[in-house]
Amino acid sequence: MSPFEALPATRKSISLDNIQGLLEEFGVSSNGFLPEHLPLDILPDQYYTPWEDLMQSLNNHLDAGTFRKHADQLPILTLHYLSTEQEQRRAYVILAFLAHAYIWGGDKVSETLPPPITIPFLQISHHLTLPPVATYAALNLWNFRTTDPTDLTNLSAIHALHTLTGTRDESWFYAVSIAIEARGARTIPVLLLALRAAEARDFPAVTAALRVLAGCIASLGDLLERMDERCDPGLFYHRIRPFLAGSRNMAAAGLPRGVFYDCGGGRGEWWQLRGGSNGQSSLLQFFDVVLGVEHAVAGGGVSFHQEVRGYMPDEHRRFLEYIAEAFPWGLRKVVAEGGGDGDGERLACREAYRAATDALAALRGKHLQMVTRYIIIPSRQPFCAGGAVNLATASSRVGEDAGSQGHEVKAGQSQLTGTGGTALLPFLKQSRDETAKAGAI
Ligand code: HEM
Repeated sequence: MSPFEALPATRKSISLDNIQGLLEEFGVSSNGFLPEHLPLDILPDQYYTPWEDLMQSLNNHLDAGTFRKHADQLPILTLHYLSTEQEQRRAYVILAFLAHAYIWGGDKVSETLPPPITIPFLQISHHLTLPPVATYAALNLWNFRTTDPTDLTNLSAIHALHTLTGTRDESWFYAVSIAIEARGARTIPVLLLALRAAEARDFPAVTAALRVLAGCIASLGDLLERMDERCDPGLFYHRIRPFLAGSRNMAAAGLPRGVFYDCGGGRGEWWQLRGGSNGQSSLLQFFDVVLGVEHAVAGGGVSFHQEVRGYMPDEHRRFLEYIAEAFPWGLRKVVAEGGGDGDGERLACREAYRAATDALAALRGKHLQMVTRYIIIPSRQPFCAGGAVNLATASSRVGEDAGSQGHEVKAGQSQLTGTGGTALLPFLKQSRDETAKAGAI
């Protein structure tokens, strides 16, 4: 089943004149795509103690090889005692972690998720309009705490509430994304104002916003480069990444049909889903939409960027759709057509637009280098630091993946793929080059 099938096609017409209202309507907080308030670190109703207890001992059970036994013994809990959206999100986070721990946390992969995880996970996922898998929302957006709540860009203060490996490396991996989201949040209202200014052909205002964006993107690159401070590439590749794998194109890892979500009583369904990936972040897609960066799909079908919108929180997916539909080429359309009061204003705007797209392409270039350090190089090196789970080879070198973007990987070929099942280097290079191309106007 595709996650898109579960998504309602609601769309409201909202005026850009009320930017605050627009942001509220689409669940974009003052922290951007992060929630306004810190995620809950425990469900308040004691009814959920069995889940919370298992989460507390998750890393120990995984290390000892006893996790599945304990998960099988969980009672099947209802969602009736979750009274706020924050609590529902925490339930989703818990069940996503339990699901991935169950599937990947053993000597062999488990093809089946047991009813105590399946039943509430399908229900909460349906309620939140998210696929039942460890999405970016489960791993990052709703899974952090900080000792500096006034500044979510303070990377050193951020910690993941939960990790699958119990390592500070995994916590840091998530924390970098949190800080990036928080830093990028500042540009969201600025860019919405720029879209409005573009409609009015107010070139100086658009230029100013594009300069803010270029500066912001540069600082996102600085944050990205801090990944190396506390996240070891070998540990990431061999221990963290295997846990984040999805159930799609995972035949080589032991999931030829995906994962069976067992509802008990002989009922259940097979799901094939992408794994957790920062590619599901709404922030970079928002920049793409505003700048009018196009990500092509070879041979028709749905692009990676379109598809992973089905893995984003519903409101954020609708936000991207709304902006993309209301402004089909984003700022690019107006920048390309020109027509300001004077050539000077028009040229300055074009220059600022090029600088912003160059900055975004450069960020994608830095990301590519990071993928080389964290995936390509460690994939060629043995890992000697212990750890019970090592399905990395199986889950990242698959022989029958049809990657997104038309990067077909033929059966029998060995090809590195992303956790989402993409043929990753050609895809990431194409994404970078498409960004640079948008600036060539
Ligand atoms: C160790 C660090 C990282 C590694 C190894 C990594 C790896 C990958 C891989 C393999 C993909 C391909 C798609 C997929 O598999 O789902 C991808 C895509 C992507 N990643 Fe990362 N990533 C890292 C950190 C980050 C961070 C911190 C961000 C920022 C939020 C980020 C943003 C993206 C985006 C936006 C895409 C989609 C492709 C694009 O729009 O250009 N990644 N990443």
